Amino acid sequence: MMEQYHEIKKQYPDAFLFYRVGDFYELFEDDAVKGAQILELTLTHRSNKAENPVPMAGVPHVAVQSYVDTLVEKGYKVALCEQLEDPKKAKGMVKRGIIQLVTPGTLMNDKPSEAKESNYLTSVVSTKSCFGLAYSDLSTGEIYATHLKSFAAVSNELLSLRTREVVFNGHLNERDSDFLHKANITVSEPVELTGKHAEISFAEQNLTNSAEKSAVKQLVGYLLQTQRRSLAHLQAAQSYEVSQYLQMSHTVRDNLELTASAKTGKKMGSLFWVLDKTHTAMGGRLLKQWLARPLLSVAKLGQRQEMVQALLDEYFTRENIVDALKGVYDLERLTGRIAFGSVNARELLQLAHSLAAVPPILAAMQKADNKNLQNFAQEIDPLRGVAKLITSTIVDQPPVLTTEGGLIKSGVDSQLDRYRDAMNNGKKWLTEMEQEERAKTGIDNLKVGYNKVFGYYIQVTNSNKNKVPLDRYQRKQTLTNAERYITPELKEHENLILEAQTKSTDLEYELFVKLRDEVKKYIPALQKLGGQIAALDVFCSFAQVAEENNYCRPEFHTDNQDVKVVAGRHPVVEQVMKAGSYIPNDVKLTEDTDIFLITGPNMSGKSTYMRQMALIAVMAQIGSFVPADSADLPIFDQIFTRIGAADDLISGQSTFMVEMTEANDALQHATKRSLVLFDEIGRGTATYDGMALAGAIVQYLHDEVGAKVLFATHFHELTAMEHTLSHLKNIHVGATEENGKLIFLHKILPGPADQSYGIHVAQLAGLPKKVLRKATKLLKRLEAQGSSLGPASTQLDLFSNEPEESSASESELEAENELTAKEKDILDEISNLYLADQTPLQVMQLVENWQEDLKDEN
Ligand SMILES: Nc1ncnc2c1ncn2[C@@H]1O[C@H](COP(=O)(O)OP(=O)(O)OP(=O)(O)O)[C@@H](O)[C@H]1O
Repeated sequence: MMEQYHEIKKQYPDAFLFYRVGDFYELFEDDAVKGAQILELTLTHRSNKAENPVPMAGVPHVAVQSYVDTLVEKGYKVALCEQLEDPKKAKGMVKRGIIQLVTPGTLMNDKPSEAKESNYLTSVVSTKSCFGLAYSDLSTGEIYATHLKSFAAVSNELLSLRTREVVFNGHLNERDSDFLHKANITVSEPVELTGKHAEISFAEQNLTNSAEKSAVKQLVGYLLQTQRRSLAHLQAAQSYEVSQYLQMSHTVRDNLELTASAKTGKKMGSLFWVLDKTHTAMGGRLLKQWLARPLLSVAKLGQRQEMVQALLDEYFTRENIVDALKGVYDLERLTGRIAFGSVNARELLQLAHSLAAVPPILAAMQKADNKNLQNFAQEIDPLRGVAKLITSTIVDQPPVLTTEGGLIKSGVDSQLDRYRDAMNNGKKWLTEMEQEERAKTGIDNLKVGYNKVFGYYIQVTNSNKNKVPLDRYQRKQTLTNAERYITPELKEHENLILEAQTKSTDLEYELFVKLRDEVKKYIPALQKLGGQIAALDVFCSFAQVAEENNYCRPEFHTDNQDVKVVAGRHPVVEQVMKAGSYIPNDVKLTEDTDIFLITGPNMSGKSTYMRQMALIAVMAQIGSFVPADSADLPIFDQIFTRIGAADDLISGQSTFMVEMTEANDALQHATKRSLVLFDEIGRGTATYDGMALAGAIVQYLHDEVGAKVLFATHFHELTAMEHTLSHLKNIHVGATEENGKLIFLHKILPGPADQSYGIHVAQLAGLPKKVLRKATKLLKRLEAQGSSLGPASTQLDLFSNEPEESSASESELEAENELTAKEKDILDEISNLYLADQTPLQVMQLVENWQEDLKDEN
């Protein structure tokens, strides 16, 4: 057996080999040692007595899926090796072979929590002139292909797709392979395929670019080789170019928290969280895809908006559609399972039920007084025939197993009905025989029973044993309190019944497979329907979100890049705040204003304002309505951000390096049609370097790029640039001080901020009073010097020679926090007072004295 094991293992050196032995899958040797540790299995040894016992660990075959999932989710591959013949019938060694290689990119998780996630396998080929890239979600069969100029662009696409595995044909240099490793992307070698494969020619049929073709060929080849099963659901690859969509790097997507919160990595707190009111997993996945690729085409956006508008206007239509959508299962993934041949009768019924939900959806759309809805309905084929075929064949509550009968309705097949009759007649004969025998023998509790070992038997309790007619009955088994017998007649009928039973389950399975194959013919139609339902689901979701949150339909113009948002809100922040407490703000970036230089205290809402603009742009360009009273927008081609201080752990760069890399990306690639958000650029380094860089970057964006820029800064000195840069405007977020306390207005106002209130914010955060006092003093001295732009040596002096004394009048903060000598004395007295020595009256007297003293103080 170990010889056979090694022979197979040799072909899959980089995978855990799950080797089927009886009811277990066994891991051997290194796989066992490593697997036992990861999966928390008991490590045992084979041939323990030998000099070198073989390490071994096993999992029961019924529970194998969860072990495979765990390994693959951790980035490993698993080769499932099955017994290919019945061990009882095998001569010599049982034949075994790999039936499937499960890899991170081909894992199909059925967990409900992952229903709205796509798992992409990506294939990259490096050609002389470019990189071809193709990716597919195996569970749905969709394939996309593109070509890219640089490996940086490839990396960005891999990260944006959140791909877990890439099949790569070229040689990776150390940096790139390090990058993939850190990004937790498994790199797999392409497989060599011989001969022609229909799946490949079908998948590449619409492509013209040769790099894309090669990438698709490599992708499908890898799928065929690893899956070793029918992939009839693979679709023709769709070619795309990243420049057809609003481009954002993966860091921009992460920064803007489009699909996951930056803090938690979870959906909650992301834009997807706000927008996703979809009722089907397909709808959820499609919405994510739209968020990943916002559109540039005003015409296409117009079509999406029309649908959202229609569903917003027609409340009852929408309600009816939504009600029906709730009964629709994951058509796309069901279709995948039909292709694999792994679909069971229950799932076919799910398909039929989903299809049954379509006619009510169409009826609702057709009834609505709206052309867009009616036209959309007209394009949908509800595939009534498929639903009928399934429901007329499969019983209402079929078992999960497809091999043990009980699946097919009666009346479907006359042969099956005959077998069933035979079984029923046989059973009827048995009851009659029981009655007859009771009468004949006078044994009232005589019973006919069945077990797998002896088949049908007659059971008589010990007390009646003497009445048994031993001339006809043959004893078969003795129990403690009864005897079991058979008769030739009984055996004859048993044969008839059992034969009918086996034949009927075999026939049922045959009929089931026939049905499955028949449904398989509709895979393309089912996929199309799935896509239409998914889109409708997203439109309903957009309409609902727009209605609940008072969004407006944005308008687009292409003749200029002016931005006019009236009373805009941040879609996520406003959700987590009390209703009505979010302060709306306008964004007006017209022809003579490209850059807003935003100042204002920390915590006042600068970042929120900037993100709000970017999110409104993204929402608009996926076809959603936006959180504003009105929005007149250009089409943005790219969004760049430099927000927050998150280190880019994947590329292992320092905070400041990341800051500069992101800034550089914008400076190099932004166009007049781009949106750039820079939050506190330059703060990651020494003040002067930072300020100088920030100033130069603003100027470059102004003079050379001409993009629409929101630039938030704490360097007040930069506000002077308004005098020299004609397309730059200062704005600030308002704040006021009341009784020494800072009040945030969250309102965007023209002009620069007059004060920065940094120390006030620190006070809000509860920093030690000593720190706050010191900071206040330092600030006063800096301000007294006129400008913080003095030579660095002065500043050093300032810090080193700072005197320790403090006076009550130095600042408001200090006045608030400093105790007078008298107050200190009183406190001392209180702490030293030994209460046991005092009568209550004496204590009252003391308190009265203190009160008098304090009054004198004030
Ligand atoms: N328009 C608004 N209406 C109501 N609350 C707001 C508004 N904008 C921001 N806030 C609140 O203020 C908080 C701080 O906002 P934000 O992070 O944008 O401040 P900031 O000025 O960028 O601060 P820092 O300079 O420290 O980064 C937000 O989390 C939110 O709770």
